[in-house]
Amino acid sequence: MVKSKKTNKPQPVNKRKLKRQEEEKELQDIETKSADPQSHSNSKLFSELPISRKTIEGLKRANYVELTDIQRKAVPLALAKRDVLGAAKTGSGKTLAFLIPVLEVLYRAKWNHEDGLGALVISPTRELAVQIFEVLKKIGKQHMLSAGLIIGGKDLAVEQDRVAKMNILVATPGRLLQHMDQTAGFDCDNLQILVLDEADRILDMGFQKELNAIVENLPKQRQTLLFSATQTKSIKDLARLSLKDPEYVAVHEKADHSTPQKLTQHYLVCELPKKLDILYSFIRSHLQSKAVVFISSCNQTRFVFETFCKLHPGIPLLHLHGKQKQTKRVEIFRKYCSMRHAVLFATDIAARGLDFPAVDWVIQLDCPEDADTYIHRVGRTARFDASGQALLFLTPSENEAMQAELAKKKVPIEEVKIRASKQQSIQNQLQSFCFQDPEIKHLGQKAFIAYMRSVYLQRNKDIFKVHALPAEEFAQSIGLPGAPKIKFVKASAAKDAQRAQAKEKSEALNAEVEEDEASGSEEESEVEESEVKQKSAKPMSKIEKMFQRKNQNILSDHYNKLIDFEEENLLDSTEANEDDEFITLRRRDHKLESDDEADLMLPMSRRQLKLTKKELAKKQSKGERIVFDDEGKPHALYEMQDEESFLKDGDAATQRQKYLEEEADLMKEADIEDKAVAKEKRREKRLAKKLREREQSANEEHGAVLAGSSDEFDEEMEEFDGGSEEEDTGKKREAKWFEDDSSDEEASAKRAKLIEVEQPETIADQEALALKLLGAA
Ligand SMILES: Nc1ncnc2c1ncn2[C@@H]1O[C@H](COP(=O)(O)OP(=O)(O)OP(=O)(O)O)[C@@H](O)[C@H]1O
Repeated sequence: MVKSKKTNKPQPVNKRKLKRQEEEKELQDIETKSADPQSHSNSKLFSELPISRKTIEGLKRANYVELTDIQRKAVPLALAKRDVLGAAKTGSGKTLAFLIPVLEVLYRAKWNHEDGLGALVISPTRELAVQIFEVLKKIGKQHMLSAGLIIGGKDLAVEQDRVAKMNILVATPGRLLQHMDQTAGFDCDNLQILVLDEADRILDMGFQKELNAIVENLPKQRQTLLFSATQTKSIKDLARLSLKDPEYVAVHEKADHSTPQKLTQHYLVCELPKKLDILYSFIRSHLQSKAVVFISSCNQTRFVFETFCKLHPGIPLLHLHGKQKQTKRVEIFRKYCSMRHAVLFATDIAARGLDFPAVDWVIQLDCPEDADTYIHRVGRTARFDASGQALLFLTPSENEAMQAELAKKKVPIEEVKIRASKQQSIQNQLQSFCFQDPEIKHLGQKAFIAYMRSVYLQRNKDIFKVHALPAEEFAQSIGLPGAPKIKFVKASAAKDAQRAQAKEKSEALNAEVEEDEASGSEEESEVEESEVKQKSAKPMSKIEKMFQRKNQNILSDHYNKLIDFEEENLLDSTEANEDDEFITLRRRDHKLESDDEADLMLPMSRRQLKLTKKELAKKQSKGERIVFDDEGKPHALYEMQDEESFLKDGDAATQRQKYLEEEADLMKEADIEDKAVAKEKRREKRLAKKLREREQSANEEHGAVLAGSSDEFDEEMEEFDGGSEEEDTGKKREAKWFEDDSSDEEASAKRAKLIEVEQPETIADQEALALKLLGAA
């Protein structure tokens, strides 16, 4: 029999217990170490910080090993539970500077799902919130914490189910407030840490009401972190947020420049009507780049995007603005991130915080409202370790004052000039788009108004002088037959002290474009003026103005267009309001007067208003014949005749039949006339179209040669005529735009040749022309 031997194996250890003990030890260790921020202020690596292994592991997996300056200074203070005001240049790594403390504060408090909401990160825009959330997911993977993103644009009810169970929330202010108001069980009483990213933007006027309401719902005993590239130290703001003796961390405060070191910045002074030509020429000569173009309003952004797409510049184009639906915005954001070469036309919705990888160029087609906005916009390039270039367009009237603003903020920027010979004019093409497509023309009109309005509404009148703008030339440059008339409406003289105080801010420009539908011509437009009475200091949104009108049916057609558009997007027209769901909130609160409701019952779609003649005839009541007596009183026909004379013309049935036949004959005659007129109109249209096509094909052929020449220039990298000729000689070869004059002459000779070519009539002519062109190129 074999005796069973006693094995010398070690006793099974309670692994869980051991792990718990280890964690406990680690916790105590980091708790004591983090109480002394000074001892970690020189840490170079994340692994040297008093933070959990889980966070270090998350950072390592996301390839974050060394701390950036702002992280080195801010993280130890935040880990010591101090309130922090952090300011550092764009792209310097502020996101991690607040996300690491968020994870650590909850980890050290042994937070779990039953404890509810422990940390709240507020971002001014949805895109930025999405981005912060993605970073949080990456570095927080090892932790047992739940995190949610609430940014609106999705079904509130779906979010409501989950939001109450989250430990960390990344949110935009409007949607957060909506949950605070409407979600049962959403409780912030336990909140440990509040973060405001792009704090200055959240704290500014546009978000004030929402933020006050949010802060009222939060416990006073909490840690607060505020981060931005352009920080506020306003005592009022800090008091509002109940910051306790905050630490001000500004790593680049003493730096010579407020923008990243590897960012090269230029500005060019150009007349407003030349802007689009220069922008298009720029894009054509940078087909191997990734660029963001900032434009001041949604309507302009849409117009530039739509028309440039039609011009096929040879590089993918995208556009991002506040009137797009949420899903679309996120889709575009992701798409642009993944592209190597593309141009993104965007409003200031994309100016802050967004971390688009590898952007080469930031172009500011419209002047930013101030130097801070400039800094945020250019910060989309030259992020972290990368280099980048920025180009600011200034009109002559903006030039001096804007430069002074930038100098005050330590922005190193130099002037460049673009050789006129390198510019490609797109005015003819834009005119032809507007002529052929009423939608484009309408968009052009809205873009024109949006631009003038945005300039008018700017606070800094030293920079923005609307009366100095060449309105007529600008309208023509974007393809419009003439400048829509715009009326500037000042708030009526102050009726009370409050109004008087707000007066300066409350000037609003209201301009309405009315298509002259009545004339039947789609080519000509007429612009109506309308006055809006201001009720508040803030400029009113289109929807608010519309709701306040009593006589909506006067301009019903125009307003119907607005309703169609606004309802689709539920968003406001002003850029300040484009970002978020506050607008939906405002609509929710909006009380309609009963007569306004009645007005809104008017047919809403243009199609409904455009009934055909036949349909109108059907809808109208059938005519009734009446006879007037000696006193001028109306009577039915039969009342005026005795039976005998009535029956002379036959019995009632025969007479009715005869009457109907006579009316039918009259209708037929009218119909023949109508058809003849319509036929004539069609013929005229066909003729006009033919002429247009001929003109266009001539233009296209011309354009093809120009495009070819600009392609040849694409091999070079330098674009600007930055200094004197002598300075330039040692540099790389000048860019395509700035080829020497001999090449200009060659190009213009090619163009001249092309213009001499006769219009092709037959296929043989076309072949001959193609051969000529090939020879010319
Ligand atoms: N420690 C680090 N090591 C390597 N890369 C980092 C580090 N910290 C941040 N980054 C990277 O630097 C880029 C910019 O970071 P982040 O978006 O946090 O900048 P920011 O200061 O918030 O910019 P903005 O002011 O524009 O919002 C990101 O791509 C990020 O991944």
